[in-house]
Amino acid sequence: MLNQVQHDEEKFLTFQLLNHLFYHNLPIFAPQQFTMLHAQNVSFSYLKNTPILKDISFKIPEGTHVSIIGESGCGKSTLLKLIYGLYDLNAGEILWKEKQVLGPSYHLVPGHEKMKYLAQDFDLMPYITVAENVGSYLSNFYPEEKKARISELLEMVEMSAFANVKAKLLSGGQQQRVALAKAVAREPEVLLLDEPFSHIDNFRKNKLRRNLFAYLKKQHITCIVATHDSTDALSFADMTLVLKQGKLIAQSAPKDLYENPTNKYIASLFGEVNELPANLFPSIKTSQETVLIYPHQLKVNETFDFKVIVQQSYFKGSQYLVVARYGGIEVFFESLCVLEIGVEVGLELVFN
Ligand SMILES: Nc1ncnc2c1ncn2[C@@H]1O[C@H](COP(=O)(O)OP(=O)(O)OP(=O)(O)O)[C@@H](O)[C@H]1O
Repeated sequence: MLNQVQHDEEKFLTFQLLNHLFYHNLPIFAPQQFTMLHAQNVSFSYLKNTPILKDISFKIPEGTHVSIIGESGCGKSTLLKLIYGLYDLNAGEILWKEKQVLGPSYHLVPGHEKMKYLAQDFDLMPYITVAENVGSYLSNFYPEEKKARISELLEMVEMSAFANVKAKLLSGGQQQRVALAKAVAREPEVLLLDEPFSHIDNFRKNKLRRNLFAYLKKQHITCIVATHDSTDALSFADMTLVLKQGKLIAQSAPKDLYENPTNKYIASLFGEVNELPANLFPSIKTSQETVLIYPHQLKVNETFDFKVIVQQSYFKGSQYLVVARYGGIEVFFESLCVLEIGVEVGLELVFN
């Protein structure tokens, strides 16, 4: 019993030590299961004098799911390609399991052998079937196992019914689902996905995301997703990296980023957001001149002095998103019912 207690205490202390090292950016000399992807002062440009990524550093523990978010053109896809080793860095280094990821100058076939990168074009072979595509990286040595693996993967992406259909006959969304199955077929250590659900309808997207990320967690596969979709970033990531004009401006758990965005750019990546004069909300204690408020944090309440003029109501299913004006400022808030254009309403700040 005493031994068990000592063992548990040691485990707890090791865990605390690793957490401390990780969050204070200190080097970790740790056993295999704590190794990580480490980008250190990475800079890159496609063309001379046009830097695309600037001095990027982060650490990702093995098995973690990470989303990379940021406006179009900020360098998300480029970062995925660099992690995979498709280009040579201009400065800095990327390490996976303490070994440097090397670019095309060092490899005849670029791309890290333990990683899989799924680009926005799906890389399927059009004239062979869905099952053949998914199995194309699997060994033919054990045909029964190969067959079982293909059907497991097709089930995960809900494409079993299309197993014998040629890839060229599939819709964009169907091709994307097959490409995802193919990407995980050989269980890479790191899966790099560029907008992986962009062609898939909402009806299937949610189930597919749940299936895929649960599978990756179970297999302890590290996954990094470049995305515009706030659900990918909020619901399925352990950690989010925010890029702006090639710089890493935030890295944090998605809940922290959402609840405490340090600027409007970050908050806007999760949907509409208001930046309003702080003096409108005496209940908020801040030294800043403006505060960031999400639409769901403003509710109609006629007894409140913060009055706006309704411009438009957009039906969103469970509520309306209302766009209104406060002087020259556009204000977004939520309402359970449609509001008449031109009407003046009072708004209350609610903390939830
Ligand atoms: N092969 C290339 N040669 C030159 N410039 C490139 C190349 N690929 C991308 N770029 C430029 O690098 C910048 C970053 O592109 P990247 O595709 O990484 O952005 P992104 O954040 O993934 O964008 P999006 O969200 O629109 O996919 C852009 O300005 C783009 O024009």
